[in-house]
Amino acid sequence: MKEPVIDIQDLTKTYGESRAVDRLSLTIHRGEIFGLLGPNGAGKSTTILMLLGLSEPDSGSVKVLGIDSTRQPIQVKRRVGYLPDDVGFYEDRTGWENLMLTARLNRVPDKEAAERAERLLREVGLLDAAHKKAGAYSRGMRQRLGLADVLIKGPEIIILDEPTLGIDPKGMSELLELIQRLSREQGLTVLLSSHHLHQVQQICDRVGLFVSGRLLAEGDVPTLSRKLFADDLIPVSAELDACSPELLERIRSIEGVAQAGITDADNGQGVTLQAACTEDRSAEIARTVVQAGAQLYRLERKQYGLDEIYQRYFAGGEDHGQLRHAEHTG
Ligand SMILES: Nc1ncnc2c1ncn2[C@@H]1O[C@H](COP(=O)(O)OP(=O)(O)OP(=O)(O)O)[C@@H](O)[C@H]1O
Repeated sequence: MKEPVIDIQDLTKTYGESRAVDRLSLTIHRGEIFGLLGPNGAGKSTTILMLLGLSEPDSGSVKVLGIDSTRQPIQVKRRVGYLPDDVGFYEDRTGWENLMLTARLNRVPDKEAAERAERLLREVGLLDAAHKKAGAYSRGMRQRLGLADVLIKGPEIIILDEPTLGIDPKGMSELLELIQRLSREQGLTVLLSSHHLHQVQQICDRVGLFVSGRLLAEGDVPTLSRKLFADDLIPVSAELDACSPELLERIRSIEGVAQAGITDADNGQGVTLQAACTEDRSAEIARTVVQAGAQLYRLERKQYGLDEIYQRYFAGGEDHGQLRHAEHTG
């Protein structure tokens, strides 16, 4: 059964005239990897600070593991690990020493702390650099040490603010794979904030899209794209050997096909049929082509992904009216 471990209801936070977080409601379940996605200034960090009890909401409630973060922040802090975007270490101490210090601060007995530190350094791939000073670590190594540092107190939830910032693509995917593996193996709940949709998409079970303090939509990527592009026509393209005017007319008369046209195929062999449908009519189009005796080489229905979601809602291409519509109907 799904167990809610983060429960946010109608949360609002205002700084002066501007609403950093606007009536946010969100539930995250145990073991889930949830991505908070949004451009700079969307309200992701403010939400995280309220989750940790480090910032007080104007209204609404935020509970972590059933504990009210605003009223009992220390209890929340004991069970939640937080990795800020730029984690601070004692630069003149080694990775190992930094981990042991954090363990001590969290009252982990020394013997157990040493076992955990060794296991975690191995897991994050830093065992060989364990006795090197943190000041000499690269950005990627610091992030991996940060992850070990967050995990050493044995949290049930980890919150990572832009964990991949400043890391090269290879380091980035390694870190994300590591987060995913640790979550799966240990049943950890992970809340990850980022504006890098692609990376987050790799590992998140669900994502929430933040724009201007509001959660515009949430769900897994296919569900989101269905919701967000519900009003769009679905493009279907097909390659065939030839398309007579009669066949084109028959395709146009299929219910749900709004437009259809043909062009010469890019490879110079046959033609490309482009159709725009109000609902998925790809099977019907394929049947019509085959029944007319034409050769069907390929047929593809376009699936909208995070790229399109980004272009439309984050890159400021269009206004968000349609999204609001999707929210209400979806
Ligand atoms: N301490 C503060 N005082 C005044 N305004 C603030 C403060 N913290 C955040 N804000 C404002 O609240 C809004 C949300 O900021 P927030 O840092 O939560 O966004 P974010 O999504 O985390 O952005 P980023 O990806 O850049 O970290 C912004 O308009 C920001 O300027």
